[in-house]
Amino acid sequence: ASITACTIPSLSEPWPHLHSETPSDTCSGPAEIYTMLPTPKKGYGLFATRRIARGTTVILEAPLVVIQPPPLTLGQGYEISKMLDSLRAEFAKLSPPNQKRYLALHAHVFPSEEGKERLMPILRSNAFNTGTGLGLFPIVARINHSCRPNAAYFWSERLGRRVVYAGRDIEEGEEISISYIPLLKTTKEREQRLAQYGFTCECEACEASRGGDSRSDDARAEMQVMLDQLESEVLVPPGEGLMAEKKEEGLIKNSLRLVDMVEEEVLVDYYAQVYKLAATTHGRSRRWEEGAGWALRSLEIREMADEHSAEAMEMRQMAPRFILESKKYMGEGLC
Ligand SMILES: C[S@@+](CC[C@H](N)C(=O)[O-])C[C@H]1O[C@@H](n2cnc3c(N)ncnc32)[C@H](O)[C@@H]1O
Repeated sequence: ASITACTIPSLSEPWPHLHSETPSDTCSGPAEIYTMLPTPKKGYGLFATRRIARGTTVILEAPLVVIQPPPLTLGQGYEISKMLDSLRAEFAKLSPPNQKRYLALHAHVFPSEEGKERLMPILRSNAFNTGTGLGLFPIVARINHSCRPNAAYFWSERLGRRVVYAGRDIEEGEEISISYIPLLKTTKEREQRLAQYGFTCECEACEASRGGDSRSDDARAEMQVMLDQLESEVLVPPGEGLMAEKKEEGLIKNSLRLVDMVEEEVLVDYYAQVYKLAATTHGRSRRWEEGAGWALRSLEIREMADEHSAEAMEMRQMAPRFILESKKYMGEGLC
């Protein structure tokens, strides 16, 4: 059945977070490209009401609440009591309808928190970073997790908004998913990270691994090693001579392999980063044209998130610089 186009209803109306209950006001808003629907196992989720092409901005949302976490205590994380004080203060500043919106969100409650105030469990279950702070975005908060998500997100400091965009084409009726955690981890490691949200992911990557197929896990572990290595190697200026040239060839080969692996796993969150690495490794070997191609691919992704972001600007400078170099280089060859 096709999905009725509707928006998340007037968000001043809190939706009960009862997984079996359908919100009363499901389709009162203007036509939107997503709608919120109950799912059998994940609570509510957002679903595409029409085909969403790769690169489309799905949500652009300002935070309802932002708190600045206290400094991290090494090995202990944040001091919760300090966060709770600032959270209470920010919550008190909200209008009553916005307080209702906050309280209507899902909370994964730890046993020690049963029957207690829900402010912190709600924040912990739904917050995303906002540069230096932690923010609660009531619409983005309805997107469920997948270890192979179809959407990616980005905090735009310039816009003061979280941007969710389609990392690949999303079909009508398909659930929109993002990742809550770093994805270059094995299923076991991801399970540990997701435990704080109180669920076990059943996406196809997790299920394949639980079924004994270790290809995705092996690839993700390898990608993390390659990514770390490449990121540190490109910080060192290239050397001179045959040995150095060979080393640079190795970097190019590895960056291209990393691109292939990331694309094969469809890890949309990593595309811009690995395309930039491929641009950088080619640039180091003066393979300007190919480098410019990779820079443009990275730019395309960065522009999906925010065309004016620092990351987009960086690629917008790198691509023409490489093209200019390639022209100079060709000119030199002709003389
Ligand atoms: C940020 S909320 C997402 C929206 C939420 N489903 C709701 O109804 O509001 C995070 C919570 O959604 C549920 N969730 C998210 N992704 C899930 C998944 N892949 N499988 C099962 N539950 C999931 C978990 O209860 C988690 O604590």
